[in-house]
Amino acid sequence: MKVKVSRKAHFNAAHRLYRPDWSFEKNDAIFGLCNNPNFHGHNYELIVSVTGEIDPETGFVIDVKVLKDLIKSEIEDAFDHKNLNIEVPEFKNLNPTAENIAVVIWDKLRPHIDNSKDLEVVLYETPRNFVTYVGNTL
Ligand SMILES: Nc1nc2c(c(=O)[nH]1)N=C([C@H](O)[C@H](O)COP(=O)(O)OP(=O)(O)OP(=O)(O)O)CN2
Ligand SMILES: [Zn+2]
Repeated sequence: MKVKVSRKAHFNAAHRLYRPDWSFEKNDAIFGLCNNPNFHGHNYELIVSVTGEIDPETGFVIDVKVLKDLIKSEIEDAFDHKNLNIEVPEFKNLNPTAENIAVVIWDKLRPHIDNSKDLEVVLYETPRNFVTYVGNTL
């Protein structure tokens, strides 16, 4: 019997969507306002879910306090109030789209979650735009 345990988190971050190997005009055509050279910000909402068997002794799939502390140390401390393009090494050569941010978050959390459990990351960039990543299942 598997159960999914979820923890919500939040961070504010600035970014710019662009490719340095494209002209400003092409970046503008593809990324629009998100190509603002002066950056812009989002209030990101994050939902991290761990799915697995319930430990019969504790009744936990994962202690949510452990999950909370992990999200804080690995994600919030690294991303909150940061310029993703400039201050977060993972995006030095990676466009900080919601898709790429979700994959980076998953990759940072995965090593800390027991292999027997599944990990899912849902990232809201705006209240209506969100992406989901469950790992490379191919
Ligand atoms: N597939 C993606 N498309 C877009 C992304 C992305 O990360 N993945 N990102 C952006 C912009 O960075 C940003 O999300 C757009 O913000 P905004 O213009 O505020 O979005 P909306 O107009 O849709 O705002 P709502 O409040 O959600 O209506 C663009 N595309
Ligand atoms: Zn944006």
